[in-house]
Amino acid sequence: MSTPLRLGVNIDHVATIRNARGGTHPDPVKAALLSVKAGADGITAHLREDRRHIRDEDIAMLMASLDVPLNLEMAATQEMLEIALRHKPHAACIVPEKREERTTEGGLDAAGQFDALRPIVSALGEAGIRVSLFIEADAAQIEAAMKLGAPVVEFHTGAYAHLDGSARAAELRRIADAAALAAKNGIEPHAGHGLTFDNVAPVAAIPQIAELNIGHFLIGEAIFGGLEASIREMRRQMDLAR
Ligand SMILES: CC(=O)[C@@H](O)[C@H](O)COP(=O)(O)O
Ligand SMILES: NCC(=O)COP(=O)(O)O
Repeated sequence: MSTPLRLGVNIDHVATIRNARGGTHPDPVKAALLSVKAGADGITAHLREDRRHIRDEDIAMLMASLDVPLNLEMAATQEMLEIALRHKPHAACIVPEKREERTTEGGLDAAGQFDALRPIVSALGEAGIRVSLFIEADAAQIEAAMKLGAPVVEFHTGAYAHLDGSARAAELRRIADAAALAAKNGIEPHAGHGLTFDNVAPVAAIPQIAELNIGHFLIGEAIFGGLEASIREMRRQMDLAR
């Protein structure tokens, strides 16, 4: 049986466009509110260490304005931990960050960075923030998430999105197996990165996956059809796949 599937809309790239010229337009908070109106169940925002898109004041405004859960994506650093503890978003998703990368290139090495992650995951959890780990669909990473006590993992779908043919099918199987393993062990599986109208359905069809976080494509597509229409169409495709 499938669990209900939520859509978290990532509004980072509204801020990317805003920051291209400085100033305040387009406003990511306005985009977040419109996303909710169009059917988003939650909003995701990644406060990168280099502040290339979302800025500190955006997080404060999102916290003040939203009546749906905010999922704050953050690197596992002391600075980001302090910001998360100050704002207390509904959820914090710990992601790997490399300053020079164009986008998030892979999952967090929760197994390799276990000792560094432990105090951060504990502090977030003790503050009532739902911790998620953005990981590859890999049994060793799920085991590390279990040992860390993370209630949620988000599987990185970037490789799936960029592959095709049998390689894509194999990556999809890996994600499906990992979702089943996580759920069997009491961890709620989410997925995201690089999802589009063309590739979302097979991921949405994985019965244990409870949430998809989608951003870049939705914001890009909004140029052609508007943000509400792009979100409604994504929701429709997700619902059809379930
Ligand atoms: C972790 C993740 O997948 C998103 O936060 C994504 O990384 C946002 O876009 P950029 O990678 O372009 O910052
Ligand atoms: N965690 C994935 C996410 O929030 C959105 O990734 P993308 O759709 O912008 O690639």
